[in-house]
Amino acid sequence: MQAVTLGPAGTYSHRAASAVADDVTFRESVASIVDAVADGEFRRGVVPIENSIEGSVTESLDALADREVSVVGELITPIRHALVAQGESFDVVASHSQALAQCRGYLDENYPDVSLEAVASTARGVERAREDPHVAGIAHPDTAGADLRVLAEDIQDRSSNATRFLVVAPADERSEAGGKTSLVVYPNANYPGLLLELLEAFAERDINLSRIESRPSGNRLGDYLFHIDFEAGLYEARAKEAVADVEEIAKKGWVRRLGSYDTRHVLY
Ligand SMILES: O=C(O)C(=O)C[C@]1(C(=O)O)C=C[C@@H](O)C=C1
Repeated sequence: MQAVTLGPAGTYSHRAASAVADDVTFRESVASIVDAVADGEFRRGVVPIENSIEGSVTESLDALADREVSVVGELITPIRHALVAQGESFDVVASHSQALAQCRGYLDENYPDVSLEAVASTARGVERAREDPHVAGIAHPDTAGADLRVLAEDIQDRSSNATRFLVVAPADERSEAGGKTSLVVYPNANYPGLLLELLEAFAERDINLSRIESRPSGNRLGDYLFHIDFEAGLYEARAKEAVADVEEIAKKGWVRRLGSYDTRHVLY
């Protein structure tokens, strides 16, 4: 199976994607990965969605709301960052904004004077370090190869650092089978108790919500859409009923069923 994910080679996304595909191709933004799947170029895409320290990857949430795709799997991987550079002296640390944020405490304490440069991915930051002796990267230690030094390992601010990735597929592969389901809900309405009604659709049926996240709709200030993940499959009657209630609440807007799927924990 072929999959597209965030590149260049060596990103955490690449490592996660290798668990579902033997042939991995790269793009430089998560929006372009979702686009490539929605446009039929690839049948699988792997995008980071949430990190245990830094929270949402909002670009991925927005891409899932914008394009017609399905979610067919979830991958959870531990993230253990290393600082890599040509030598011990550098003035810039380049990495993905999520990785820089996950190591904020370490950098403040050990390198208070360096400037931080957000680049498209951790592997892109390592490429910057390879090209320029004044630049260090933050990435998986294996990205250092023979020509860069690993100056420090496990520099993330919490040892339990983990990122959740979604496996994206064309809309026609949407499945009702799985222990978890993701929806995007745009109520296109704003009244007291709207959010409570949405939550009750699940609570009344004893369905556990694993996540609810609001994102601006982009239509007007204070107008939101909601990313909802819950612990039941769409094949279950209680899930079908809950989604029917949500569709009724959002009848002025829309509900996108991304599908049901299972979780896989990937170590590397
Ligand atoms: O830059 C990478 O290596 C990625 O795969 C992206 C990403 C992210 O967007 O969260 C993935 C896992 C880590 O949390 C850091 C960066």
